[in-house]
Amino acid sequence: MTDAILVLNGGSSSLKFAVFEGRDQLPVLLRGNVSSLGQQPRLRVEAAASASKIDRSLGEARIDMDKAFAAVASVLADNDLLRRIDRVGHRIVHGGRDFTEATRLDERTLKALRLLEPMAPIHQRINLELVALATKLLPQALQIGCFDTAFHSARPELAKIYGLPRAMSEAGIVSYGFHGLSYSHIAAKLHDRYGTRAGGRTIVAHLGSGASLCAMDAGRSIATTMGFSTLDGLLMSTRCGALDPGVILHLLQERRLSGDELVTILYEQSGLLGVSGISGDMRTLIGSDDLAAAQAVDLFVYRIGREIGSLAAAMGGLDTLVFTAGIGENAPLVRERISAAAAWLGVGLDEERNRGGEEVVSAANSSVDVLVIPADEERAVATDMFIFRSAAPATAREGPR
Ligand SMILES: Nc1ncnc2c1ncn2[C@@H]1O[C@H](COP(=O)(O)OP(=O)(O)O)[C@@H](O)[C@H]1O
Ligand SMILES: CC(=O)OP(=O)(O)O
Ligand SMILES: [Mg+2]
Repeated sequence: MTDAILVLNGGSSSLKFAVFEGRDQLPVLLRGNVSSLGQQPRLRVEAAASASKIDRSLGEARIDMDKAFAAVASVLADNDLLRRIDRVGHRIVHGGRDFTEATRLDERTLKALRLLEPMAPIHQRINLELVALATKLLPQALQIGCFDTAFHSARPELAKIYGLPRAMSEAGIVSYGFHGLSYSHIAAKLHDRYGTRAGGRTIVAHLGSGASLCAMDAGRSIATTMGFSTLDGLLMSTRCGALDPGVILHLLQERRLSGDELVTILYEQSGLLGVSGISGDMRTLIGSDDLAAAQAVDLFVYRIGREIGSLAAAMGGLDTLVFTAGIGENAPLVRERISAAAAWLGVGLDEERNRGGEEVVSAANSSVDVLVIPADEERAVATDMFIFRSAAPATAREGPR
């Protein structure tokens, strides 16, 4: 019987995976992740068809994506799922201008997607490597890509273009936005809860290793903090977030840094890690009494507070605030501090609910509903995969020059 869908979600610090039974409600057969790839990686299986859950260390040293994938492959084999899988869905971080819906991954599509690697250097190559690994493991299965950028593709033009010469916008140097699969899952959940209003004027805070905010009106993206690349907007685990472009000019012209050195600094050595000098992991920083660790957390919260103001302005107000992803779901202290920064917009948190793991964490007198909804990019991929383009779009263009 081939009736199962495997979804692979390679992030900047993890490989998440899920197997769904390929029918109506997409019941989960198995779900898990390999986390903290950069240090002390762990394999976890949360819900398995076989009885046993897994939570074990994969050693002390960093591992690459092929090792993480091998761990996933053995979990699939142990649960006798390899023969059942007939489709593999991939979260692909960058779809550029042309990949705005789920698309079958073949040689031509993969070639077009490879050209986008420079705009998502710590994701796209890994996402495409996972396509190759999955094709080798499951040669009988269709490989389908779903794109983080797609959810934002219908944003108003003004939310996309930069104040650069027009020819550059026309060449594709525009804001794309990311974490769209996470946002589309949240939009579906808000639709279940509120109907077509979907929470009205909503800000979703996807706070994981990569972090961004999305302003959604009735479930549609209208603005987001990430832009052309996955660097823009919020402070992240190891990425700098919004930066005066003059700083880049200075580093290039005065310090004579190369392009590769800049990539390493901006994507891998900045953010919480760079500011604290200790770690990019929010858990470690919250548990530390070091002043630089405290300042990194302060800057993370401060930046989010400012961006919430900006996105609320873009919508003319705020009805709903949603927290999701690793930090958003698991760090009540961070939710508390961000909510305090947004108190002027009518956000009021119920401390007990916030600490108690509830879905609704706003106080009874809060004029903004505050929710915590677990991220499920895997389900968004599985849902998107049912209608897919069978080949690369005819218009598939090179990445921006
Ligand atoms: N209990 C916790 N408290 C604070 N932060 C946490 C907690 N659990 C996880 N995190 C944060 O979540 C991050 C991972 O989030 P996740 O959404 O899984 O990221 P990614 O998809 O980019 O790998 C970790 O880097 C860690 O900082
Ligand atoms: C786009 C992005 O930053 O993804 P992640 O948070 O999974 O690293
Ligand atoms: Mg992620």
